[in-house]
Amino acid sequence: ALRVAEVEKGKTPEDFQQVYNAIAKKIIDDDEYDNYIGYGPVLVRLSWHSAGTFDKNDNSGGSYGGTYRFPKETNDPSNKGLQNAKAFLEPIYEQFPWISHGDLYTLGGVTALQEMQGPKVPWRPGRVDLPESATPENGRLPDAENGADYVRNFFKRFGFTDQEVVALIGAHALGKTHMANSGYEGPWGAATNTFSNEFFVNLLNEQWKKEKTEAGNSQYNSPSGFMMMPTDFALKEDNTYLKYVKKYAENQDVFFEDFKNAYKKLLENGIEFPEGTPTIVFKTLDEQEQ
Ligand code: HEM
Ligand SMILES: CC(=O)Cn1cnc2ccccc21
Repeated sequence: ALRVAEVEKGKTPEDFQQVYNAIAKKIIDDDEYDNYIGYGPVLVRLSWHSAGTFDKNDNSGGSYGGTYRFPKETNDPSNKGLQNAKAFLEPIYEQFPWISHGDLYTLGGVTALQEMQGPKVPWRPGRVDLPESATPENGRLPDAENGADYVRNFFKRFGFTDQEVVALIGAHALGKTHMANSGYEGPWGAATNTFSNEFFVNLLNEQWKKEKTEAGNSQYNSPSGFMMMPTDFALKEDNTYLKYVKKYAENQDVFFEDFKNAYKKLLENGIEFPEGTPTIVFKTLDEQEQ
C-alpha cells in the first residue's frame, strides 16, 4: 500500500525543532545510561530498526506506520535492548502528543546522530500512525551470523547499492553490543558516542582473532579491545565492499556525505512526500546557544 506523508496538522519546522531540542537535552540529562555511553547510539539503532522492516516488493513495513510501538514488534528478538530507547522517548511523546510515532522514532535517530557530531541529515515529517494490524511479522531484521552474500541479498529488499550498505553499517562506530541482547559483547572501554569513520579504520588496521562468544556466536576480537560481528567483518572479505571500506577509512568527509544520503533514504523508504512537505535541517543545541 502506498504511504503518503501528511504533516501533523498546523505544525511547522519550528515545532519539530522543539522536539529535537527536548530529545537532545534529555540525551545530555540521562548521560549515565550504558556506563555513560548515553542514549545516542541506541536511539540511532531504534530509528534503523523502525525503518528496517521495509520491503519494497509490497511496500510493507518501514518507518511510516510507527508499528514498533506495538508489542509484536517491540518484542521481536531482533529488537532486544531497544526497549531502553522506547522508554527514553515516552516522556518526549507525552510532551508532544501531536507527533506521529514514525516521525518520533526517526527524529530520535537524527537528533542523536547530529548531537554525536554526525552529519546533518535533512528530515521530512508526515509519517502517519498505522493500526496494529499493519505490524509486520518478526524476523525482517538482519542476523549478524552471516557473510557478504547474505548482507548483499538482505539489503536488496530496500533497493540499496553496495556503497549505501557499507556506509550504513558504518553506524557501528557508535555504542556497543550487549551479550544479553544479541549474544555479542564489546567493544570494551572503546565504545563511543561520537560519530566518526573509526569503524572502517578499525576494520582495516586492527589484528583480528575469530572467537566464540558464550552465546555460541562468532565474533572477531582485537588485542586493543575492539570487536566485529561476522557481518561487519564481511565488509573487508568482499572485494566490492572492501573498496568502499577503504574509501571511508581514508576520508571521513566522504563517509559522512554518503552516510547522510543512505540514512535519509533508509528513514524515508516507501514514503511519498507530497509537494510542499518541508525538508528540515535541524540546528544542533550548540548552534542555538548564542
Ligand atoms: C547487516 C546489518 C546489521 C546487523 C546484522 C546489525 C546487528 C547489530 C547487533 C547484533 C547489534 C548489537 C545489539 C546489542 O547487543 O545491544 C547492533 C548494534 C547497533 N547497530 Fe547494528 N546491525 C546492522 C546494521 C545497522 C545499521 C544499518 C545501523 C544504523 C544505520 C545500525 C546501528 C547500530 C547501532 C547504533 C548499534 C549500537 C546500539 C547500542 O549501543 O545500544 N546497525 N547491530
Ligand atoms: C567501534 C566498533 O567498531 C565496534 N563495533 C563493531 N561492530 C559493532 C556493532 C555495534 C556496536 C559497535 C560495534
